[in-house]
Amino acid sequence: MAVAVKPTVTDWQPETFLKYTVTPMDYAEDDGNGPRNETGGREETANLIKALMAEVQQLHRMFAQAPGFIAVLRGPSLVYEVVNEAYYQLVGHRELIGRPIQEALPELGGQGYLEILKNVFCTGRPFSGALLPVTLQRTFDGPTTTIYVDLLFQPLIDDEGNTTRIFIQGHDVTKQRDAIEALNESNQRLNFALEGARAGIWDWTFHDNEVVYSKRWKEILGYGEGDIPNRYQEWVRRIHPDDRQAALEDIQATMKEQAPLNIEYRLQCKDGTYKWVISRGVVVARDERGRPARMSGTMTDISDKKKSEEMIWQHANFDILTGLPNRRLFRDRLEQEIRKAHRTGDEIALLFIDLDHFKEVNDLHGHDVGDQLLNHVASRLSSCIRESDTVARLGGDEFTIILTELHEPHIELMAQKITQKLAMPFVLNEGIAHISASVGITLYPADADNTADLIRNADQAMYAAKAGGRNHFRFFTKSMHSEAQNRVRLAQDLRSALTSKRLKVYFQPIVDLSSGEISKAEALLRWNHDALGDISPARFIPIAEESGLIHEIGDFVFSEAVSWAMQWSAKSKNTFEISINKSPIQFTRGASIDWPAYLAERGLPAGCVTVEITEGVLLNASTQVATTLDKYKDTGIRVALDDFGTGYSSLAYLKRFHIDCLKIDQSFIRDISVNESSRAIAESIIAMAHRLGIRVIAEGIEEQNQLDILRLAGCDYGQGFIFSKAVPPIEFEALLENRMS
Ligand SMILES: Nc1nc2c(ncn2[C@@H]2O[C@H](COP(=O)(O)OP(=O)(O)OP(=O)(O)O)[C@@H](O)[C@H]2O)c(=O)[nH]1
Repeated sequence: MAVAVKPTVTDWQPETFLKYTVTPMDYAEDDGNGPRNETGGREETANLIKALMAEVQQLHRMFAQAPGFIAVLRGPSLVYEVVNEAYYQLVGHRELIGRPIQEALPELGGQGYLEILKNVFCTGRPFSGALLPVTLQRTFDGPTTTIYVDLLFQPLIDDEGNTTRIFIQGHDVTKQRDAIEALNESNQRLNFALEGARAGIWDWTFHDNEVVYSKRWKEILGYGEGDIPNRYQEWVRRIHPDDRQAALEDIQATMKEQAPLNIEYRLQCKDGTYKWVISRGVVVARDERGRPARMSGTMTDISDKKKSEEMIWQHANFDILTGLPNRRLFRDRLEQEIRKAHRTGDEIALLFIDLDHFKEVNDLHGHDVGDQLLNHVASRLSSCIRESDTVARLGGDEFTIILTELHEPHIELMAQKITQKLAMPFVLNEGIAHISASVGITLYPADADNTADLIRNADQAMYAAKAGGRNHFRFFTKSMHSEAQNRVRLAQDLRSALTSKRLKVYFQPIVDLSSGEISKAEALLRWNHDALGDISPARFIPIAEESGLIHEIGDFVFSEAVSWAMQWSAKSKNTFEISINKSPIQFTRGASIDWPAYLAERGLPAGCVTVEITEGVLLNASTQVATTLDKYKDTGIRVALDDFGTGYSSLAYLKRFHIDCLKIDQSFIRDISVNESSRAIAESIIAMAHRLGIRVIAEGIEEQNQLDILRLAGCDYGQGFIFSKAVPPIEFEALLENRMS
């Protein structure tokens, strides 16, 4: 049976498929298929129609729901004949069917598509394009939007070979295009960043061990584009042997732990030198079993960064002057050696070396010569040790040596060698210099088992070597520690004694030997300790100097002495002169009382004060010392040189510093009556001083025959127990009053 399918609407559209009426053809309209059976084949026909309808419906759904957009344009005027839902969505409205494209979508004008469609229609040649921009006005009077499409214009040709329609099919790819755009932008940024960081790129596929190295990667190492084959081994063989294992282990870890690779190591350049680089990378692909298949990353030249790091490290750990490890590195090394010795059961010796009277070298020859000497000392010390030992400079003229793997005679020999070597003359640019050193030694684990205690012990042993006369070495003993603790305790007690007025100024008369009268006095400090009783100045003054208390103590003595001098001058109606000791350290800081200004303020003549200094002050005379002494001289404060005859006894100083008075050291006076040479020395000092116009005081006169000899020699003044010991001011005043009465 023939079936006629007649559209009920003129324009054929998919959604009208269902509206098609299917009617059995009139019998009169024979279909020419021959006779029909009893039922007239009607059942069969109905089934066929049903199947057909189902198929048509199926096709309709496929057409309507197709994800891509589809349209058919009919005839040369390109009239919309059929479009699917996706097409409506694409253009934004539904007024299309039966309208020419340029009327339905006027915004397409000027975009070239109408021309292309016409061309397809005329030529019968299809057109396709990807990622094509189309600007559409999707809502009436709304703004235009540009979307991107992949599309195909396919001509539909009739039996005569004429194009009757154009089939349009395509996809909105705006999202993909945006993604690609974003990716491109991000790639561009990455490229800028890599370019800026001057980074090289590498890409390594594991199955064939091929590594693609970028041009920049090769450039960093000084190679041209074609110089390095794309092989993994090309990288590995260029890694510095010391860094290779660590680098390969890091790569293994990255593969296993899935953490990014980040390694700093050295790579060999084309010219054979090594360059510090940093390689960063990640596993970018894995196989179906999760094993790493590919790794990519960058490589950056960090030589400059490494150089600055190295410089910073050098500065932090090495002494600039001598190039030896500094205090910080020394401590690190000592800690390391202690740990090692703890494991192996070995002994360590720590030597603390301090140059003797190094300050004099600076003061006499200048800081540059001092520096040269320190450098020579550093070389000599370094030449004494083995490679496993460490010499360090802690600062100033202090050095340390860590001796490892040792036995005791070795330490003694080493200490001897050091003191002997340092005592040998140093040939400097400016001439020959001599120096000696005091060395303190302590042992691990016998004396201490930690860094801080070892350093403290060695320092205390060195202190003992200094106190024992310098230029030798001393091993640490437990008693040194208690001695040091005592010193610390005494310094604390001294401070509180000063504030609680337990320190007293006593006065010892200085007698005019020709008249026998008390002509002046020396102010002497006395300390009666709560628990320890009287403590000698010889014991506590060095402690005051070490702790810096000497300045406050000096000021206290000066102001006490001056107030008594005022009192006694007033009583005697004559300027009463008091000698006040000033230690070398008191000259080094300007914070103490300005003597001339103080006297002027109180209206006292400067002549009532004599400053007593030791030769040490003059020997190390800095400009500060010279200026102070010159100022004293100018304002009338007299200068007496204490302990004369025991030190350098330099006549040049006597002249340069306009010394008014010499005090012959009591060691000569003590045996002046029994020892010819002591007597000769005393007599010569007196004669020589007088020729220079300098007065002489003999200290420590205890016996009459000593006094007689001194009188005979023409000594001007005498001081000692024969006249009086140092007494409190009230007692001294009584002595003075006796004299006056
Ligand atoms: N030339 C030079 N001198 C320095 C340097 N650092 C510190 N000094 C000086 O080294 C001297 C160290 O003096 P001390 O160790 O206190 O005293 P000393 O004169 O050696 O006396 P003793 O140690 O008691 O024998 C001080 O005068 C410092 O100013 C340096 O880098 N170069």
